Amino acid sequence: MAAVAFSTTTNTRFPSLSTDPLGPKSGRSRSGMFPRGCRLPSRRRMLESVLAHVATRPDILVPASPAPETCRDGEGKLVAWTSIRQERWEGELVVDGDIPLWLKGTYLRNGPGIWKIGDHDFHHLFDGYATLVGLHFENGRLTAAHRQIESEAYKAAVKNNRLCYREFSEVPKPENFLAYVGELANLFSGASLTDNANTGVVKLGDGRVVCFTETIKGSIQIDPDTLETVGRFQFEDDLGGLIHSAHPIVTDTEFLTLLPDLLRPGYLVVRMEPGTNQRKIIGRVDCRGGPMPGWVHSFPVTEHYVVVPEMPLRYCAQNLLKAEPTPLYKFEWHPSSGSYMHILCKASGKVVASLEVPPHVTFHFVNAYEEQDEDGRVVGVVVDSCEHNADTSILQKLSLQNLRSFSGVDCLPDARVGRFRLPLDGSARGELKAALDPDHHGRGMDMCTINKAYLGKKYRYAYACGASRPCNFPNTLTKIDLVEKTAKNWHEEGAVPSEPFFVARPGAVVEDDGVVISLITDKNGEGYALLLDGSTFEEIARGKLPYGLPYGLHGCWVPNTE
Ligand SMILES: CC(=O)/C=C/C=C(C)/C=C/C1=C(C)CCCC1(C)C
Ligand SMILES: CC(/C=C/C=O)=C\C=C\C=O
Ligand SMILES: [Fe+2]
Repeated sequence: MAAVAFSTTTNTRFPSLSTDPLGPKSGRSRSGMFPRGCRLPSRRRMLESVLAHVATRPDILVPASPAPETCRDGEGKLVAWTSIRQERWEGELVVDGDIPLWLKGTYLRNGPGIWKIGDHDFHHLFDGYATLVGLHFENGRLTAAHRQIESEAYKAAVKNNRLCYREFSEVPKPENFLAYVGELANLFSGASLTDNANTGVVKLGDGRVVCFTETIKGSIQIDPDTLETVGRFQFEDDLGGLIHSAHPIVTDTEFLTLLPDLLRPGYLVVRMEPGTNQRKIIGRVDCRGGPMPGWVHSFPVTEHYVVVPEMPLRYCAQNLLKAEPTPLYKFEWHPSSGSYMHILCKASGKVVASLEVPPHVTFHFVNAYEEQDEDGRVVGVVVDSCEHNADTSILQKLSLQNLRSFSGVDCLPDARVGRFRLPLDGSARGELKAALDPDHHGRGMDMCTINKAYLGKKYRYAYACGASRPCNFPNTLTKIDLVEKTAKNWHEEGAVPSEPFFVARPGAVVEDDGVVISLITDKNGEGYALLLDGSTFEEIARGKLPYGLPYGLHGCWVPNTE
């Protein structure tokens, strides 16, 4: 692979995060990291002088201390689980291979990137302050950038050098009993909840780009060209609530999400039109089991239905109040409460079926579709998920201590493509089986994407992270063929790849005609952007980053409009 050419000019410190973090003397143009239609320099000039802009905050951007047993065999190998070294960077990457000329646009990826504040190391992967990464493809060239999202939680942490809001597993330490009582009151009002939008990023139908997490206040609009934080995305309706699914379903025509109702256990299914900030209720699903709704990190849709999953892994009032992380964080496992799939008609808002299904643990649904009989009547719904064999231990396996302490002994719990078959003939139960032999993907399965044109429709291919054992985290990029029930795996020893994101070739008529983008940290802690062919799953190009980036979660594609 070609050696990277990059240069970094370090602005060692910048005074304030409020406007331009580089400060007035940075000389940096505010025209954007990926100016639309910009003329990039010749390839030769690019090699000679690669653009690079950096900013560091040495007070917080120091590597989190790795677990002791992990320091021995190689510096840098834990970069995926180590706080990002500087607050922002941008530059052109030297590419080895050929980027297709049709690939024009920006891949954005969001995820936790800083897991340390003051001298406090965060506990869980999901706690980290959001870092946005952008890869801009144009004329066969690749420009990259990353930048912190300026949530109130992040800014307060920087300002006060301590945790100020409740994160996924972290709770600010109250100074005294009075402060503790105040903190609890703030929990109920939502004031103490984080707005650290570190889970995903989506392009709404109207072009606005918004980062999300599971708290509603953690919906933050960003500028896809500069990665700059525009401000909080305010829902302008009276639905209230504090939490929603981290993964809204977003198309050019709608935005759908679920609002769990913790007081009267159930879920509101809501829809927002492009160009508005107003969610409207489509319908409501009442829970069938347990004291609280099941966790809905994501949910699936078909052409006519929203499927509302009710997992036995449920929100837990007591755990929400606790200051110390519990084994299942804010959740509790209630196997006897049952697991259900509720099917709600998008047009009428009515629940047309509510089926009991086997217990399952799922963060991410892959896709869903309707099945018809020979007369075209819908007779059932198929739902595919990344399913962790109903084993909640995956949640603890994503603690930073675990991620940083891999000693060569396999410890990633098994997962599969869990296929639910939900008959619409009045049956009380649905089934759940592996869609293919999980050994084909090393019994690891998460972080899935599909060709978006097949959302809610019968489809054949899914891209995800699988496992090459032994490992403690999914470490392969895997293309699943759900018809042939086979998988193709990309793996590089010691590498940690992030979600393989599929981008279809404009005008493609074949489902897997496109490329797959992933950001990788390799065994030496270096990083690169990888492009695989969506069909053959062979590498077609890679662009080396100046340094490995922390692991990231979900991404989206913003096509060039010019
Ligand atoms: C990163 C990711 O995938 C999930 C993040 C989830 C978060 C930040 C959840 C936060 C929560 C609270 C801070 C309190 C209320 C419950 C819950 C939504 C779990
Ligand atoms: C990274 C992950 C699970 C990996 C397990 O195999 C889950 C991420 C969830 C949030 O987006
Ligand atoms: Fe997710």
